[in-house]
Amino acid sequence: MIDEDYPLERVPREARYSWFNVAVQRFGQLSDLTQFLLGATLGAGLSFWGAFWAFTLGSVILEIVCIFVGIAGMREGLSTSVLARWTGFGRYGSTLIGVIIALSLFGWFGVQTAVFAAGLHTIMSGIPLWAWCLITGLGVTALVLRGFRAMGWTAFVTVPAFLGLAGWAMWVELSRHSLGDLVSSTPFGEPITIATGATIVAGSYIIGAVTTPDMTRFNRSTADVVKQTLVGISLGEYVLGLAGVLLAYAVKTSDVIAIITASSGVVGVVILVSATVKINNWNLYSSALGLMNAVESTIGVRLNRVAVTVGIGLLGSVAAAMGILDAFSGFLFVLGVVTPPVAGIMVAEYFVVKRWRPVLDASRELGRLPETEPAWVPATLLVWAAAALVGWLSDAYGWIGIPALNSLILAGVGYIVAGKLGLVRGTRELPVERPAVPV
Ligand SMILES: Nc1ccnc(=O)[nH]1
Repeated sequence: MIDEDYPLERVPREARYSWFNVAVQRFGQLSDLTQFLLGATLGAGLSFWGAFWAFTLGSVILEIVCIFVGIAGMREGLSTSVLARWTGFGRYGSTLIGVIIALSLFGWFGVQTAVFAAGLHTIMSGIPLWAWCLITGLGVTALVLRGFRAMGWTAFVTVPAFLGLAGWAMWVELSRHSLGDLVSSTPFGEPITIATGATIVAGSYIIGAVTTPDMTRFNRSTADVVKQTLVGISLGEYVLGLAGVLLAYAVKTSDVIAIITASSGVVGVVILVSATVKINNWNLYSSALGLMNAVESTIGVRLNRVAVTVGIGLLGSVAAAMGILDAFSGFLFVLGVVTPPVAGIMVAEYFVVKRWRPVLDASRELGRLPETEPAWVPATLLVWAAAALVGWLSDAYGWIGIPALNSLILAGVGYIVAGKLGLVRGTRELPVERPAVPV
């Protein structure tokens, strides 16, 4: 009933799944209520076609990241933070990545739990909000304990339920308006540029893109990763996002979640459950993988995935119940700035510089991890910091281009240049220790 799911080792070939299973889970991550909100935000600031181009640009950025990082994850069968050890970051760089992933997705888990609970509280107000937070948070936690297979089944049920019912709720609202009028609407809020819109689109899912290997380590081939990404992300961004734009024009407010969840009774409950569970399970799953790598890479203790999941799930549910997650949003912004360069560096190392590819290739043949790993890679940390700084400045000062993309490309190019100059070197090689018995 409980799958440990190879959190710190390679996923063997025989434990992998069809591309469609992964694609449905991927689409499930993108088809949630906050995606409508994203559409509404773009609708408030852009025309329909402006929003269309912002979604297109943002999706292209995300898909490129997901495909390249995802192929590395599929080939090596490793989660993002474990893979990072041999894709430019070394043991302790991967600790940082594990911590960043664990914290960001802990934050998202709490936020989604709060959205979930608030919706259910509106429909069934007899139970207090804090209690709904605990019920929904711990419910999702119980699912995540059971691992990838169970999450796949969940997506197969919740994705069609969500599309059908949320689609219907939307249709009811949109059919009161003429589609032509909606498409030719002007933005009703503060206007934004397409580049800003694309940044919002890419930024809102960049942590999902960087953690792609957590998911694609269960894919079987490069073609599967590509198909899964194109189908899952394109549908998720366009269908849900553009629907959110139209809805926002229809009601001239950004509060589109209220419209979808205004369906009361059983329909409202099914919409909420099906919207949230399939994304929030992944928030918790990847958060746990990140934390396990962070702990193992620093103190050599291999935690049990179930224990870590329960710990984070409980803490996140309590944080949601206490309503303290607003304090987290500034922090999530900082994490959003440091995340894109990670993708640039991983891709540059794995596909271009290839400093650690030989050890990955040799150990992959044996189905094991490499014997050694670099401790720190100073050049990577410098490139990472510089790229994150440029990303942050280009956002703050409205420099040319798309901030997330600027920092991603700069990190990739910077790493390649450092590699060509022979600067990509670990401080020392450490033996990879694998405590055999989970604690
Ligand atoms: N946009 C999001 C990224 C990651 N997790 C979420 O729940 N939502």
